[in-house]
Amino acid sequence: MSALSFEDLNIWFGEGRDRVDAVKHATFEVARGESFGLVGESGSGKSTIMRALTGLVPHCSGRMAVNDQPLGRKRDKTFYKTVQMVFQDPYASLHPRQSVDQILSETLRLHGFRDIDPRIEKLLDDVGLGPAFRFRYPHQLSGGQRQRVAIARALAPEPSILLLDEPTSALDVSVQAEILNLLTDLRAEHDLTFLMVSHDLAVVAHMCERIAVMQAGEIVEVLSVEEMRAMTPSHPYTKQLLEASLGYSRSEVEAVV
Ligand SMILES: Nc1ncnc2c1ncn2[C@@H]1O[C@H](COP(=O)(O)OP(=O)(O)OP(=O)(O)O)[C@@H](O)[C@H]1O
Repeated sequence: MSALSFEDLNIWFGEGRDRVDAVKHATFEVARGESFGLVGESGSGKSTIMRALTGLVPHCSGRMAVNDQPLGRKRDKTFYKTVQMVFQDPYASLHPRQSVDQILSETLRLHGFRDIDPRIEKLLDDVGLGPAFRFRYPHQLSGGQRQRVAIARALAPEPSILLLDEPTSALDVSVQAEILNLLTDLRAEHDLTFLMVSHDLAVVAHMCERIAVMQAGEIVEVLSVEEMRAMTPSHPYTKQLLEASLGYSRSEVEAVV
């Protein structure tokens, strides 16, 4: 059974001469419980695939399914109960005038929960924030703490799938590993499936079991993290990407991965 499946997905923006084919014939599946990464250079179409899944692109063709249920054009509440997103910039994704308590309680109420108080306490605990953080506002939090709140909000509906769009790239290097480790722990504790976009191969290798490499809107290769570590990709672009990101030396690759 697959958590996510994409079959011959095509996504484009604009019409006629202005048309940009952002994603072409993308086909891949993410198994339940798997962590799957999308990597590739800037503009290769990674984020567009995620946006298409959440129904946020104007034109697309092909088929997408969540837990083997085909997706139509509209995303309903059931979709957001199953699939949640964590964005790159936690400051932009949290409302500046809402306290952590308001951010979490609003999401919990929206999804029909009534036992708001214990759920907020549990969510804060899950993301490693104590009860003292509950009444703080985003500007009173560090970047890493803000991303923890964004992760707590994503977990609030008890989803089974998290979409992670460059979840640590806006953070200080010193807290990136903390957040990645937190996400890894949460995946195990909550039986989550991850679809993660990153331009950083070291991050994806740390977090994912399989990786799709994108170039100019196409998936050129799907490989396992072991194949990536062994530097045995079959597509020349993947090899180029690996060498550019991690250097030529095998020991250097092992050190980073
Ligand atoms: N709203 C839009 N209107 C027109 N073109 C768009 C729009 N959104 C994305 N594109 C184009 O689609 C292509 C894919 O963009 P996308 O953001 O998916 O790339 P990406 O691989 O996620 O890049 P990055 O790592 O820089 O975020 C790019 O050529 C981009 O310019």
